[in-house]
Amino acid sequence: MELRLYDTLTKEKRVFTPIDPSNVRMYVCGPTVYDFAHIGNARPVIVFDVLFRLLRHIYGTDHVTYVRNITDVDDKINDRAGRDFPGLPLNEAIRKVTEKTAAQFQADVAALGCLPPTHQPRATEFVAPRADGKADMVTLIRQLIARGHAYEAGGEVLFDVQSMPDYGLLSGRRLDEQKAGARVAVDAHKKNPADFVLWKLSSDNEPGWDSPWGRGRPGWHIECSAMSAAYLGEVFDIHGGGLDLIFPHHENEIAQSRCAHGAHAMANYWMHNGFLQVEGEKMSKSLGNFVTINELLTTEKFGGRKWPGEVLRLNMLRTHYRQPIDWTTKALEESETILRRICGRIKQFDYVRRGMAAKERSGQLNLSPEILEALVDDLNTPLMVSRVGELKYDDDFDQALLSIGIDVFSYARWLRSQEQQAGSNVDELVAARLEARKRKDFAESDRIRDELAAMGVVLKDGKDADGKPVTTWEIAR
Ligand SMILES: Nc1ncnc2c1ncn2[C@@H]1O[C@H](COP(=O)(O)OP(=O)(O)OP(=O)(O)O)[C@@H](O)[C@H]1O
Ligand SMILES: [Zn+2]
Repeated sequence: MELRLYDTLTKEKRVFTPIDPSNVRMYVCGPTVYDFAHIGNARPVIVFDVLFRLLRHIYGTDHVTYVRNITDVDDKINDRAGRDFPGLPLNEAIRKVTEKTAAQFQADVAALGCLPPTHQPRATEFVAPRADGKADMVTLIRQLIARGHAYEAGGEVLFDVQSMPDYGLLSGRRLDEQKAGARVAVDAHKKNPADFVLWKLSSDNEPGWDSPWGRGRPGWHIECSAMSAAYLGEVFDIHGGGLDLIFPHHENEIAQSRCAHGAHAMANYWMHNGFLQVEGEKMSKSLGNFVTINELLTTEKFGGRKWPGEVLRLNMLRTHYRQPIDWTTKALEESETILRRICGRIKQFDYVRRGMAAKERSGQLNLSPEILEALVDDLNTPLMVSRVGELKYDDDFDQALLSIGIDVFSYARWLRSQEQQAGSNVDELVAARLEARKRKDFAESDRIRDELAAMGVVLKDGKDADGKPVTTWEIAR
């Protein structure tokens, strides 16, 4: 079965052919660590985790290299450090902010079922030339100047967009059109208003590194060009991120990497996820319409209750990654109902098989063709999830959900802990009611049914294959 991916650069779904099937290489832009991540920020992390899992399934677990960076140098970080730790020297304050935020990010995305990427480089470690010879920002900028693609002016090093004839291909914003629009403020020292910063000088109270152009710090775009080259080489397979990164961030990454390396491409497939929205608007820090991953998991801020990671993840994947998602309580409740239904089936597993399934889960997944077929079609997770409901065997849906990073057993444990917290064990009550019915003690069986109904549990009586009475249950919504 062929994997097909939508490529923003060529604007078509194309068959994925890796440069080297024994080492498939993917880079995704990671967080700027100055604040808690909101659930919108989680979307690219989850989407590309699904792709990482699929690539590992197709090419083998050890044949995929996934790099997601951490941006720990940024003026937003400096501002936050000054505000949160006014008594500390700036560098120390910055370290506190970035370490705390990065650790929180890792914990949040792990709770959403995301695997750690193969490498998670921090930008600050790739500014100056490295002892191990891996790519770094200062060397890249020197190469750009040497090849005539960058110049020094006004205390900055700038990329010269006119030196690259096909600048603007990814976003479709060609230079001639931009000039006609002329909306970009013209800085007097720039040759062209679209020229962007590779390096800028730092004042004494700003973080800085020594460089041929004085003590300064890198622009945002050059970070990703350096870190991707450091781990994936000059040309690699897939580059991903949110839609908002197409311009200027990815456009400028392409310009820097191609021009510094003299290469025809930076990555062969460019993938972008759509926005997570609230009432039709992008969830973002600047608009203030956000809820953090941590708040969803641990507080009752959204919809008056906590949400387990599996429900958040399933909800994200019930919409195709390129479409917008409206983040609502109603959609979360629907996602939870789907998971509960599946767990209702798990409750009928015999425990020996469950143990076996757990063992198989550590190895290569055994995916049914209809599940794989949906996933390889540009990650059609909504279709895939609808097909999970039609699978026959418990192991099949366990494996299917695991392929998109949802562990039903972990969710079942969460459900159970919720039930226990509520001081009840629904299963035991259901079994006691069945016993009462067998004894024809209908007063008792009705009493138990009412007790369960008061807890929001709806019972469904039926017969199993041998004609014996069985009762399944779900939480009413
Ligand atoms: N609402 C959203 N929906 C989907 N992806 C998003 C959303 N907001 C941010 N992202 C993605 O999250 C990643 C991190 O982005 P970035 O660090 O720029 O976020 P941010 O600065 O918190 O954004 P904002 O200020 O808009 O909230 C990027 O890949 C970006 O595309
Ligand atoms: Zn980037």
